[in-house]
Amino acid sequence: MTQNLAEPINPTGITLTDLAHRLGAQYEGPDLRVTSVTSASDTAAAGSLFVALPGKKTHGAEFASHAAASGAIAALTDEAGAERTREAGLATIIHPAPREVMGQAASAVYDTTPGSPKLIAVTGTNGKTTTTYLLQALFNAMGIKSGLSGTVERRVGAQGVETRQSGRLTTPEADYLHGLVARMREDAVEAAAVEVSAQAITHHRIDGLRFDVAIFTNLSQDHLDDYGTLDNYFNAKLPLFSPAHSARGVTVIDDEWGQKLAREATVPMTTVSTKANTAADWQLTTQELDLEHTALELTHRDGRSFKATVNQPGWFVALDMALSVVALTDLGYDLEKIAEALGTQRELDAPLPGRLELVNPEGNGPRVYVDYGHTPASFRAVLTTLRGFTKGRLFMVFGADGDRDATKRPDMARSAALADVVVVTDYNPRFEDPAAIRATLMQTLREEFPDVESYEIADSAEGIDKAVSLANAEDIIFVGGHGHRKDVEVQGKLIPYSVKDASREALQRHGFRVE
Ligand SMILES: CC(=O)N[C@H]1[C@@H](OP(=O)(O)OP(=O)(O)OC[C@H]2O[C@@H](n3ccc(=O)[nH]c3=O)[C@H](O)[C@@H]2O)O[C@H](CO)[C@@H](O)[C@@H]1O[C@H](C)C(=O)N[C@@H](C)C(=O)N[C@H](CCC(=O)O)C(=O)O
Ligand SMILES: Nc1ncnc2c1ncn2[C@@H]1O[C@H](COP(=O)(O)OP(=O)(O)OP(=O)(O)O)[C@@H](O)[C@H]1O
Repeated sequence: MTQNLAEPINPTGITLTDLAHRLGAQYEGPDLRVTSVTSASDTAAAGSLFVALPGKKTHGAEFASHAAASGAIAALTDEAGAERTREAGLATIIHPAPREVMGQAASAVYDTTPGSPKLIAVTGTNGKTTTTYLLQALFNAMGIKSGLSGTVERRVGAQGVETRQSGRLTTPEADYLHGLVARMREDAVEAAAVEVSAQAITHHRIDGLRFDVAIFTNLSQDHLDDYGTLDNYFNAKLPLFSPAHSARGVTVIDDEWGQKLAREATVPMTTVSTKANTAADWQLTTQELDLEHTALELTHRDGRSFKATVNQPGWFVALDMALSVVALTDLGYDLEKIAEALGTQRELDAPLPGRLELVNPEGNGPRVYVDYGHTPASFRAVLTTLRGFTKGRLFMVFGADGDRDATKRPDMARSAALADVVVVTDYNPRFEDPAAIRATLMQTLREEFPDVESYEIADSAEGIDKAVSLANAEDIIFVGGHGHRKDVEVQGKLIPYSVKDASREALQRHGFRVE
């Protein structure tokens, strides 16, 4: 049997009477002890509390008998779900807003307490995954057992945790997150980095956890389908920087969003700036050395300083690294000890799956990079970095998400036009017409950038093949969007597809050596 690493082996558990009392909820029934919590019926197990949530698509109570068959003994739900959960034989606690108290319930069952492990939240439009991996690499270098929760995976120390339904989310639901944190504590994890999306804050996924420090990387256009305006999107992130969720925060203050956060946060904030005349706590200078290395120097207003090199391309990686180091010092780790842990070369080797990943590092032919970033700002960041190191032509192959923020599409095309040759393909159409998505991208390119060589090729693998067919060894091809993903979503179905495999196959087809 696969061991579920996202739950403690010896959970404390709680009786239903105690739990109902803590939640201020109604309960009359047997005083059973629940030892796990889940809001997804397919992960219910013996002794589970099934939190049956009303959703957009369905009501979790529809799956109560499924949860009961898997061993769930109790339910937490609203009035609308109670009849179904009782019919399924589950002792039922009723609360008018079960999603709002799920974090509290999970915290009670798993006995999650602040500080054990130390938790670092990372939020921002771009850079969450990068920053959490940099933090993990720093902890590894320092010999500290760490944990990680993010878009790509969840880890407890060196072990990868099996993901489940909510594993497709950047930030899992509160039931899962509390189980994971409790398991980390049981496995003596000292500190963990957790990606926190705006949706996670809005939908109570981080409730009941208190972060020791929260990092804000940046804010740019994304998720306007959920939030309408950038102001609303910012306001969705702001509560992370309040005592309910975090003890303190770290932010860059180079732009108006970081400055606004530093002003409006209600916890102490440590500030970082790359601008010499900005009154920040830490000044950062970065230098893009080559496509394998980026150097940074951080200087505190009290004179302390830190120098390092990261084995990744891009000023933004240096920025994410700076935020990570500052967060560690705010957690109480000594700056000199962090530097010493990087050895005499002061170099951090941080593997970033699907983030500016070179698909054929040992082979020949054009360099092909894949990157999960799917925003105008992330495209711009990557292309400006790659441009500096491109001897020949710079290619971009990309598409835009279906059923997600349609307003960012023209700006994605504008960013893509920083390349010399652009190939527009399908990406992740979900339930949208992919041809219409491509049409919007092509229209921007044709109308605003008539001099940029552009192609429309529906199939992503064929689009990559086209770029490889036109490129030579001096050129760089950037495939934006898919990154680490191994599937695309079309009409509700997940179709296996990897841009890394597609790129390697295209290189091979065109006679290049692939190792
Ligand atoms: C708006 C939002 O956050 N929606 C999430 C929410 O959906 P929902 O409330 O409508 O739930 P539903 O699908 O109707 O199901 C209701 C309940 O029945 C349960 N159920 C359902 C089916 C079943 O067989 N058994 C079962 O128990 C579900 O687990 C759920 O508790 O609960 C679902 C279960 O956890 C999530 O999958 C779903 O995320 C949707 C798919 C989503 O796409 N969310 C995006 C917008 C999101 O949250 N993205 C962020 C940011 C990513 C980024 O930075 O780019 C993220 O953190 O991932
Ligand atoms: N600090 C930054 N500023 C701007 N762009 C960045 C920054 N850090 C990373 N990026 C760019 O954004 C891309 C996506 O980064 P990353 O996957 O870390 O973001 P994310 O916030 O985790 O996004 P998602 O939640 O969608 O996975 C990177 O590969 C890089 O191109």
